Amino acid sequence: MSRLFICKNIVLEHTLLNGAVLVDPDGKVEKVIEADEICFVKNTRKILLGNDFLMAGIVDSHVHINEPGRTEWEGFESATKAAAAGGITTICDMPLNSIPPTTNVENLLVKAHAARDIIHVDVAFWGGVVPDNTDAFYGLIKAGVVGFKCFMCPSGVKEFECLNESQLDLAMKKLKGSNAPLAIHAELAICEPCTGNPQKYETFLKSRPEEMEIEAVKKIIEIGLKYDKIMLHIVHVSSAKTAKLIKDARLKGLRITSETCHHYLTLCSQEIPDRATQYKCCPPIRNRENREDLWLAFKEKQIDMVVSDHSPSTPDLKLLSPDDENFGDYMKAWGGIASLQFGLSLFWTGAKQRGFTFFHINKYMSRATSVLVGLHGSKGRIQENYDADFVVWDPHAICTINESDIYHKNKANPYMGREVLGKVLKTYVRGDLVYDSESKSKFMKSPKGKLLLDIDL
Ligand SMILES: NC(=O)NC(NC(N)=O)C(=O)[O-]
Ligand SMILES: [Zn+2]
Ligand SMILES: [Zn+2]
Repeated sequence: MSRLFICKNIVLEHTLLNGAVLVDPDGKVEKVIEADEICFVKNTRKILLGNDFLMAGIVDSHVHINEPGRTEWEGFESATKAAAAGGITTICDMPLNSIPPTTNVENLLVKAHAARDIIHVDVAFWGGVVPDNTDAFYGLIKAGVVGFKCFMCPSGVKEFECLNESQLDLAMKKLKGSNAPLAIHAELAICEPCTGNPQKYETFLKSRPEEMEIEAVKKIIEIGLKYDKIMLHIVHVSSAKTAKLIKDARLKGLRITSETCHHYLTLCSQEIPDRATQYKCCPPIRNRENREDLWLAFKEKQIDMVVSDHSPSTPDLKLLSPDDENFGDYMKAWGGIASLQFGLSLFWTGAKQRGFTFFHINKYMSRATSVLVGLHGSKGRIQENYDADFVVWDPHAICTINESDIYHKNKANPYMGREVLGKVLKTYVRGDLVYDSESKSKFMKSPKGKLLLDIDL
């Protein structure tokens, strides 16, 4: 049966519409209509959303789900529940921290089988580039990965090795013209390991200066300019200086995009306490001035999108327990921040106070990310023939992030107790309700998410 989502605040690309979205029985948007046309629409199930805001579901293109192999770190069920509770209707799983990593089709199939019946939102997959797996690229592309991820420095897990300059060059040579983007963790280990008290954030920050990111991006640009039609993407840009470099490279004709993350836009080094390793990520969160420059970089079109880089681990690896001999050691703790469920509120809280609008949320968190991962023909906007993936939210509600509402498998995060703007009320995937903040069970018994792959399982 068709469904009619009636709402006074439908967030379209540039307008806020008082009207309705007609969704066909297959879960595609059939038509977006004005309020005065609603009376002519017959034989539909009406969903009345009143003054709530209806927006395209968020597409988070950078999520570490870690299943199989490290499912205790997160997993498909908990990650997709957290996503649904955060208004995220598509997540793109990174190729690492799972065992096996997604470095060939066989490993992708293992992951797909693990995910198949337990996902509450749609899941797409990045392939991984490690030394000597270029022969796997063609099969992975055919199987439907959204692109490839590689590291220029140690990834944090031994089974996902980083690339040296010639291996990076070879990966670009192999991927040019494939229409598969190469997403790169851009940090070059050019500095001496830092001495100092490892329980102080400054010690960790000094050990990974922005020069590591800047020099890596310069190297990427230098190699990339050799290959026509290579599509490059710099993940989790932490420095505003890097963002400018990337924009300048684009002006030279290189197809290169960039993302930053909620933690770089929300947090700053001056506010990070000693021994608070829930704040540790690589590259590190930098100072307040850089944070404000990152926000300005969006206005300068130097950063294209914002993602979570949700990268949790178990509490013991984050060295969060005072009983641990390495308690609060920033140099030894796992690098990765958990924020998947809070992204919409984190971004909106910072964006609203800096003059950004609802349209920027849709632009940076859904449309730009859907273009990066090649889903811009079906996801990321409310438009005819697109999947009816929606988030219904109240952008005026003030909420406090607390443990009881968190669906991540591991609750540690740098946002606990933080007051944020915006509350997700309902999330829909292809017109089907997948999360309801007001229902007792919150999630549907039969998960509605789909694997976005081109393989028959
Ligand atoms: N293995 C990881 O999950 N690494 C991630 N860790 C971070 N960002 O601290 C990343 O994206 O590099
Ligand atoms: Zn990374
Ligand atoms: Zn990551």
